[in-house]
Amino acid sequence: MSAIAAYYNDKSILITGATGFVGKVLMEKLFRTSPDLKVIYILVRPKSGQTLKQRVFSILNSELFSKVREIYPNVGEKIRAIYADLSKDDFGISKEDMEELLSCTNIIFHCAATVRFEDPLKYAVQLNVVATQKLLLMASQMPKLEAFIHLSTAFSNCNLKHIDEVVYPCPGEPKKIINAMEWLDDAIIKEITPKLIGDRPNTYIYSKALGETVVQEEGGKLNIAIVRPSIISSTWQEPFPGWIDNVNGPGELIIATGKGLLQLLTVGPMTVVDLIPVDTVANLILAAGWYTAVHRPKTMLIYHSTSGQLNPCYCKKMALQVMATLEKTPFEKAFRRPCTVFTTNTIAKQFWKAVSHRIPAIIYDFYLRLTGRKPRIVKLMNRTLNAFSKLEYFISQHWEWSINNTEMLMSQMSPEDQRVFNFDVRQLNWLQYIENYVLGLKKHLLKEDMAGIPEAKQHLRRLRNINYIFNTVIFLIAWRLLIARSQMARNVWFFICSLYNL
Ligand SMILES: CCCCCCCCCCCCCCCCCCCCCC(=O)SCCNC(=O)CCNC(=O)[C@H](O)C(C)(C)COP(=O)(O)OP(=O)(O)OC[C@H]1O[C@@H](n2cnc3c(N)ncnc32)[C@H](O)[C@@H]1OP(=O)(O)O
Ligand SMILES: NC(=O)C1=CN([C@@H]2O[C@H](COP(=O)(O)OP(=O)(O)OC[C@H]3O[C@@H](n4cnc5c(N)ncnc54)[C@H](OP(=O)(O)O)[C@@H]3O)[C@@H](O)[C@H]2O)C=CC1
Repeated sequence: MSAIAAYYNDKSILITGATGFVGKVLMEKLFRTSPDLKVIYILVRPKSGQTLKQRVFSILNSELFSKVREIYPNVGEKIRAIYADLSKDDFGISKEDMEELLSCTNIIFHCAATVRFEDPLKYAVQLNVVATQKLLLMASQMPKLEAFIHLSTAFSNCNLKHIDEVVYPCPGEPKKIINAMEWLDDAIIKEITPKLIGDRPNTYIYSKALGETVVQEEGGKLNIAIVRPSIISSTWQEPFPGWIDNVNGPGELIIATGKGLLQLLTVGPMTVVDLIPVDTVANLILAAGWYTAVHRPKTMLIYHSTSGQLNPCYCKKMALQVMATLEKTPFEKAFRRPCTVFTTNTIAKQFWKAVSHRIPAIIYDFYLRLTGRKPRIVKLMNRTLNAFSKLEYFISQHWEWSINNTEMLMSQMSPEDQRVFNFDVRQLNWLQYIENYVLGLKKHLLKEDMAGIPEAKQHLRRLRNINYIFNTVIFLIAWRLLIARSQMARNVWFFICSLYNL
């Protein structure tokens, strides 16, 4: 049997962020590989009108958990959902629940965070720094705790080009920043945010960097490791290829492309996009948890969960595969036919944004207004272009992450563990993966039925014909205006007519 799977059997595991993208995949894998684990405590808040129970129920009944339900129909009995809001003091956890957590927990996986790039700094610090600090304090009171795994991001030091497996000094001491966030006025915080975050691109990245410093400084005698994933994308293999349920990162761009909203990619052909499948991240987290608890390294280890060093995914190749998949299995009700212009030129970029994005959106909304419907495309287009401009930072540059600890961890695992908890991205076929990713977005996120593909293709054919007619009309109008105004254009026109005896 796998030593890692055996390690988690009989353990009480605390997961924060278990309702999130990574947390769900982590929990699913734990149940599948270590069905004899004692309990998984999850810290959950009620959300979107759902109680804790309803939230857990909908996760366990989702497609992601279909394999778990087969092998383990009573899986719900092993989950203990505890009310907690990490933005509150003491997380709002009841006294009894806190006592149980403190006395029973063996391992903590801290995945919860706010991942929105531009949350107000105060909120980002509250969630990604202060909550981490409080969780560390809780952990220090857990007599049975064997390991604490903190999830950060490979981009926490994206102000550097080569990133080692160390915690780098961050602008601003966490304690001072936390303090300042408590008493400064929101308007003043907003004003000083760009100065505070310095050369980091947004409040998310900055707060994750501060979070790492807190883990290092306040982890005390705890057995801690940090896992830093890069751009987390759909599942590669487990529980099945292509599972994804959120639009973060590339998902948003792929959907916008498939729906015909985005027709621009501002990358060079050899730009590497550092994708890492979510099941690979979960496997590395579980392996790191096992290693930290069993081998107790003397210093806190940082593991980079990245792909670029071992098996780079080139952006252009990825984009072409996205387009090829969209050709075979188009998304429904597209605004325009998917198509992509590659450019790294700033002027060309602005031109394409205006000509092939904003103007068609305005025209379409005008048409919606004329036909008595509510205009919506301009708003959607603005949102898409805004999201694109925020994500662009991460595809227009190149980073290198050292992976010594990750490779060391792999070498410490038995062949069976390497198979069950596979995080070796060298085995990944990007073209196949991207195809499954696009299909996964269509199926699991957009909830589009494969039976609707002929209709979607028909819709795209109609759009192509409309496009031809539109371009022809524009050309004829432009030519007519030119002939009316320019003698030279008139001469060319007469010359062409004489050639064909018109
Ligand atoms: C040739 C083919 C081409 C193929 C093309 C594909 C090729 C791909 C090439 C390679 C690609 C690589 C990509 C790199 C990605 C890098 C990721 C870096 C990872 C860094 C590592 C990390 O560790 S990162 C953790 C992940 N973290 C995120 O990745 C959050 C991002 N994201 C946000 O941070 C916020 O999203 C952001 C954007 C600020 C906006 O923020 P924002 O506040 O301006 O906008 P909101 O999102 O709030 O939405 C405002 C309003 O839009 C409404 N709305 C929302 N979605 C809507 C929808 N789909 N349709 C209609 N409406 C929608 C919403 O309901 C609101 O409506 P209302 O205003 O009425 O309420
Ligand atoms: N996705 C990515 O590309 C990357 C992510 N990471 C890191 O991985 C980790 C997980 O990210 P991911 O799963 O994608 O993020 P998600 O946004 O999908 O999940 C975030 C989780 O945190 C929980 N959470 C947020 N605020 C609170 C709160 N106030 N109280 C209780 N719980 C809260 C959410 O709960 P709720 O469901 O109630 O909102 C959710 O379970 C994060 O630490 C992130 O920084 C690192 C690199 C890349």
